[in-house]
Amino acid sequence: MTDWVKIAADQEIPKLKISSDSDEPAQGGSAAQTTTNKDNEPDVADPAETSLLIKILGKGLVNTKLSLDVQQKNPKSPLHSVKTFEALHLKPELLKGIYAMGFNTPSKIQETALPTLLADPPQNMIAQSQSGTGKTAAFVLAMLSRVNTDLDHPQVLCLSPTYELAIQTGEVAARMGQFCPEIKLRFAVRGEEVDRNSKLTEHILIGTPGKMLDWGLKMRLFDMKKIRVFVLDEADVMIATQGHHDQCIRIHKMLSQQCQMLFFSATYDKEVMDFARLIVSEPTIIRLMREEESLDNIKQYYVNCKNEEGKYNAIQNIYGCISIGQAIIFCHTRKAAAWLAAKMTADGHSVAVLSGDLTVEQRLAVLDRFRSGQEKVLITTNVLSRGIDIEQVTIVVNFDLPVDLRGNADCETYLHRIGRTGRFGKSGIAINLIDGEKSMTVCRTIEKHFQKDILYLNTDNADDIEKIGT
Ligand SMILES: Nc1ncnc2c1ncn2[C@@H]1O[C@H](COP(=O)(O)OP(=O)(O)OP(=O)(O)O)[C@@H](O)[C@H]1O
Repeated sequence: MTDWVKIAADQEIPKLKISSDSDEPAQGGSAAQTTTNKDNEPDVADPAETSLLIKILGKGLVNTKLSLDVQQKNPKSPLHSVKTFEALHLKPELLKGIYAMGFNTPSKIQETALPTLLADPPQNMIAQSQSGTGKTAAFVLAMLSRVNTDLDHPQVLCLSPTYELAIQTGEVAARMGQFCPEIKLRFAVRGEEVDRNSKLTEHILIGTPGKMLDWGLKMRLFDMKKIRVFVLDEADVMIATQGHHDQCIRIHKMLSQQCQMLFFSATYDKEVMDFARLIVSEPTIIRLMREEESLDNIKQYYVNCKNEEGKYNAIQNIYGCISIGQAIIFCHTRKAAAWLAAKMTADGHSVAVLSGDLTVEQRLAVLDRFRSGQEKVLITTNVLSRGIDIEQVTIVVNFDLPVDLRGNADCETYLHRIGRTGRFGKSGIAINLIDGEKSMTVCRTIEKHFQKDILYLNTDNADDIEKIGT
C-alpha cells in the first residue's frame, strides 16, 4: 500500500482540470470545455468542481454544534454512538493509521455513523453532513475494515463524480491504511491501463462510474457480485448528473443483495433523497444539517444607478469604504466580471477575478491570494456563491442582483452570497446596485421574501457613504 500512498501524493490535484472525457459528464462550467459562448450567459458553478475546491480549501475538521437527525429504517440495526476510536474495536493497524493522521476523537458524524458502518450484519446508510465534517474519513474507515485480505479480488467499490475527487478519496484511504500493507487499492479512473486478460486482484477500487462499468461489465475484470461494500460519494452530484445517474444505476443493479450500500453527500435535494431511499434498502439515515446562512445583522442597501457606467461610478465612490476590509463583488456573467475588473484595474485598484473560465488550479490560486489579503476586492460570478466561505469578507456588492433563468429574483442565491453563518461571525454589509425598473422589482422581491429592510443609499453623498461603515 505504501507505493499507492506515493501515487496519490504525486498527483498534483489542483493542476488537473475537470476531465472532458466521456466518463465525466460536463455540467456547464469547466474551463476546458467552455471557452466559447459562455461569456454572456449566466455563469454557473459546476457542483463537482465546487466540491473539489471546498475539499482542497478545507482546513481541517469543521466542528459543529448542530444536532444530528437519525432515522432508523431497519429496527434490527444497532444504534449507539462512540466517543473514542478504541470503542470501535478496529484492527490495531487501522487504529494506528487513524492516530497517525492526527485524529484523536471521532467527529460528530463519525460518533454516530461509525458503529452502524462497521456493524455486523452490515447496515445500509444514507448520510448527509456539510463539507469538512468527517464523512470521507468515516466511509474510508468502513471500506478498509471490511476488506478480507485472504481473498484477492475487489470487495469494495467507491464511486466519485470526477477523477480529482476519486484521487482525493484514494489519498485518505492510503493514509489511513498506511499500516495495512496487505490491503491493495486501485484507481478506476481515466488513464489507468489494465491487462484485459487478467482479473483484478486489488481489494478496493476507487473511481469514476464510467471506468468502473468498463472494468466490471464490459471487460469483466472483476465480479460485481463479490462486492461487499458500495460507496457513492458526492451522492447528490452523482444522482443529479444524467450520465452518472444512469451508470450508477447500472452498477448498483449488478451488486448482490448482501452488499452494504453507503451514500454520502453534503446536500440532498428532495428528489435526490427520494431516489436514494428508493434504491438503498432499509437505510439508516443520518443528517447533520448545514449551518444555515442568515441575514441577521447584515445591513442591506440599494443604490440607484442609471446603467453599467453608473454602477461603476457607485463602486468608485464606495471603493475607499469597501476596501477597508475585504469585499466580494458579484456579477451575472463572465463578461461583466471581466469588464468590471479591467476598468477597476485601469483605475489603479488591485482586484482579483474568479469566474467559470478558470481551471480549478487557477481558482485556487485566486482564492489563496484573496484569502491572504493580497487583493482587497474579489470580482466574481455565481461560481463562488455556494459553499466557499471566506471569513474576512464583510462587504458584498451585488453588481447584478441574482436572478433565475426567467429573470426572477433568486432569493436562495442572494442568501448564499451575502448571508453569514454563525461560525464566521454575523456582521456584514450588502450593497445592491440597481439600474432600472426590472432590477428594482427583483430587489423589492428579495426584501419582501426575507422581510428585512433594504435601505436607500446615495453614493454621491459623502455622509451617506460614511453611514456604511458605522
Ligand atoms: N476525527 C477526526 N479528527 C480530526 N480531524 C478529522 C477527523 N475526521 C476527519 N478529519 C479531518 O477533517 C477534514 C475533513 O474531513 P473529511 O474530508 O472526512 O470531511 P468530509 O465531510 O468528507 O468533507 P468533504 O465533503 O469536503 O469531503 C480532513 O482534513 C480530515 O483529515
